[in-house]
Amino acid sequence: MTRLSLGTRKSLMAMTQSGLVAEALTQATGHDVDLVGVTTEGDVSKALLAQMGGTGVFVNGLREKILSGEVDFAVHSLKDLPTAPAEGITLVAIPERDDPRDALCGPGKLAELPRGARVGTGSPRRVSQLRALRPDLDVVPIRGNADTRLGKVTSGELDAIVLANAGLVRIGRTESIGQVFSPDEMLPAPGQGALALECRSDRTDLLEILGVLDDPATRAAVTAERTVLAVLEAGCSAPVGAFAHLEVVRPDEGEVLGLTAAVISHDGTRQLRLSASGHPDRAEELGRELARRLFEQGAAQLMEEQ
Ligand SMILES: NCc1[nH]cc(CCC(=O)O)c1CC(=O)O
Repeated sequence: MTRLSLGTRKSLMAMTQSGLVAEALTQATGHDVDLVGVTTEGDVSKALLAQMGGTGVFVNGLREKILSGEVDFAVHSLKDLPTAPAEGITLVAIPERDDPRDALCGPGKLAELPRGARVGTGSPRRVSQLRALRPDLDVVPIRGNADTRLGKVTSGELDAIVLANAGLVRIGRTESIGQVFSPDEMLPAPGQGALALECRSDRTDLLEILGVLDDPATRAAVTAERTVLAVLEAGCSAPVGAFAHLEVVRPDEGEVLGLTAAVISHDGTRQLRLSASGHPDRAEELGRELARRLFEQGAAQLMEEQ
């Protein structure tokens, strides 16, 4: 059996996600996996992180270690992975997705928060949808890892915050959840809840081994979601949500891939929300088609208004 090295950031969320994938891989293939802690520029320099507008620095740091051969592969939150492919790197597996929904962390449900309550989130997608649901709220921008953010609720600085349910489950912080939003209430980010394994494109041995963790249904869903994002040329800083899953629309037809995407104005007063469905093998076309319809109906103007 080969020993594989898995490069990971050292944050609780990253270590947990990498550990889960390592276990699943050993279970499925018998290969042992060593976690190798990597410090990326994003971990060292807050200034750089702000300047680069988010998580790209973490992803790039791990990709450098893969390309140099220092580690065999890396695990990312798919949501944080830019839609543009990286030279020499293959997205070798997308395991079965965990819960894609957003969660409100606080004393209760959103509807129970007092008028003008302070709710923290750094994501424009969540800001816009929170404002659509509760225009009276004071939405406060926040940064930092999940525990730092949750600390602001515990301390009373904020009444509630919004985080991805999957992340909260992974790090064992479900006791702080007051409500999990349905995709109708808050459309998730493209790829939310899914993990992504990357390795060097020329390592055919790894493509075969790591490929066993790929879940075709999840890959189809997130491909549709991420194609919407790519065609809209939006990044993690755009008020864009997209969610796809396999569903039975008509009992005589078997499963189809249903996709919903939305662009929401910053103040939450206007939104474009469209759905489509198609064959899972045509996930990319489905995403393209929905993005085209969103553009037709004024998505570009909605995204520009900040
Ligand atoms: N941008 C940070 C990030 N990247 C992935 C997750 C959560 C886990 C996931 O979506 O798989 C989070 C935190 C959050 O949005 O609450």
